Amino acid sequence: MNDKELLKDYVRKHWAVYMAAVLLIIASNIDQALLPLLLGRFTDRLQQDLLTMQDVIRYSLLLLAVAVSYNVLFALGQYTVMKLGRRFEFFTRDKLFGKFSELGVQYYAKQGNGKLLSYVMNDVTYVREAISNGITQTTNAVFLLLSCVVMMLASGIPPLLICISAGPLMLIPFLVVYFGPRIRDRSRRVQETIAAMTEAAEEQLGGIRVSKTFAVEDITRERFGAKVDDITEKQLKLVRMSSLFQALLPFLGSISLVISLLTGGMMVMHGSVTLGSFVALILYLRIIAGPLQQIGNVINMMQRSGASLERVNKLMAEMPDVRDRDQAVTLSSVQHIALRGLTFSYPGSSQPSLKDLNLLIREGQTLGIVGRTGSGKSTLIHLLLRIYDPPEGSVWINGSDIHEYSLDSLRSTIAYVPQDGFLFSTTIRDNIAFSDRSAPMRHIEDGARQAMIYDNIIRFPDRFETRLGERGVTLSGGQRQRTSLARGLIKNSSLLILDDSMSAVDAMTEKGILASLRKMRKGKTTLIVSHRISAVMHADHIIVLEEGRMAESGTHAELLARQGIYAAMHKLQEEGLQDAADQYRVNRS
Ligand SMILES: Nc1ncnc2c1ncn2[C@@H]1O[C@H](COP(=O)(O)OP(=O)(O)OP(=O)(O)O)[C@@H](O)[C@H]1O
Repeated sequence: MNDKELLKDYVRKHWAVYMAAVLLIIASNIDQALLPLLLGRFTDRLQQDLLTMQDVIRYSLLLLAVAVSYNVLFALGQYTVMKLGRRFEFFTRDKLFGKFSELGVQYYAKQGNGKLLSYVMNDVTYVREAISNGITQTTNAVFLLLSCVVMMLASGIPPLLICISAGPLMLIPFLVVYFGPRIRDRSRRVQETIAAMTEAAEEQLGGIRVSKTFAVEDITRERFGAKVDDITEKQLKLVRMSSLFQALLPFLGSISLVISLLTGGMMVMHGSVTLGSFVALILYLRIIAGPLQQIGNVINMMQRSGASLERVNKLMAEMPDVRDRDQAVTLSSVQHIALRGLTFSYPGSSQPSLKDLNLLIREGQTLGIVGRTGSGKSTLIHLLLRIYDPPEGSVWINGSDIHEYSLDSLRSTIAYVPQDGFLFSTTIRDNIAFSDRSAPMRHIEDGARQAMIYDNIIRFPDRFETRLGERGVTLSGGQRQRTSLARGLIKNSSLLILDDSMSAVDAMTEKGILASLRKMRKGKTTLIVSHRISAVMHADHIIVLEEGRMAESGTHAELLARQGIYAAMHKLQEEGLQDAADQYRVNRS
């Protein structure tokens, strides 16, 4: 997508309405330019003693008609343009959100949420302003200037006098060429710092609890203050430049008024110009002062919105790192999965996070994946979901390379429960029925029971209709995790992946959840990633990852018998449990 495509697309779609709006504004300008002409003629009749009472009434009515029609035409034109601007705003925000959901995690890892919000809030607003006010003011300024020049000639003002008087105005294009790019450049820098500030604000607010518990509010305030200072400095540079530009334009208008007063006054004294023409000239130059001021506004606005449009178009041109192939097919259920020599490094990382994994996960199997922190467990899951793309030919589902399937079908077929189950600021019911808002209440309750959160939910006054605060602050960590687990369970998918999804749940509750999982997942494939041996010991097969390699694999009994990493982890955790049980007994006695 090239630089101006987003706007072009929109204008192309609505060109007829734009034309109508522009014509209305042009008509209003022509109307306004009639005023000095009428007043000039009125002055001439007055000077020549030809004015009758009838003339006074006629001129008054004419002026009233001009004023009313001007306002009606201009208001209609302005309303139409403003409406188009607002629609552009919605259209662009919609497109941006579409783009956000298309882009991969890699993009989000580089861009903070605040920066992305700044596109949606600030940049789009600036472009909309340029479309609404920019079109009105440009049309207004250009056509009012043209109409005034034509009317000046029509009202009998000598062309030489017009040329001399309007001479200073000829400098305007030079000013535009000089100031335009500079204002645009400074506007872009302001936009970038605003985006950085929004990002910082988002981060500070997100981490407010951590800041408070560490009592480092002063440091965070200072850091944020530095961003604000940066904006202020850049904003001031922009204001200095655009104010100078905006002041120079009316200054040229005033010079031209002075010149017309001097030359026009002398010509009236010599009788080469009538008093009416002179009055009309002065009025025209006064009317022109308005559009001159507007031209300054418009150029400032256009440069600022140009910088924003560039940023928005650049974002729209971003290609997602993970995308569908042209001939992608739909995956409707997962039967078996095969890893063949899977080696994977994160983009920009020199060390592979997974090394030469070979594995067959049969349909209906429960696979436990354990390993120390950083051993590659989540990476493997991310590749199965294609959050990152695995190398060609390394991950196979139902005998086809994973890249053959459409992303949408792959992800909607798999039920995935991450460790940090994000909850939205809506009801518990909506959070559980996230993938299917029309799921019957019975299913939602079943999911909650299996995740062992049902008893907690029904104790809330609004039960499943309880609204959660932002990110579910009204729930404890374990309750949040179990709500997110219920969300995964009600999908009843052919492949369920639990990525350390019971880490915040106590041992007794975990036991209950695992028992209900064994019952409900019979015949269906389940992957359980965990640090805890207790979560995987009943699995049909267990693999142990160590620095990205499959260090061990087998059943719980086989792995214990091997006396390797798994057995060591088991011993450590058992000892921990034993210690805790002993402590408990001592405390009670
Ligand atoms: N987005 C990323 N970019 C670069 N390296 C990454 C990224 N995510 C993870 N890694 C690295 O890949 C390796 C495996 O990480 P992974 O998150 O898969 O481990 P894990 O076994 O799930 O750990 P944990 O149990 O702590 O969640 C680690 O060395 C980690 O630093």
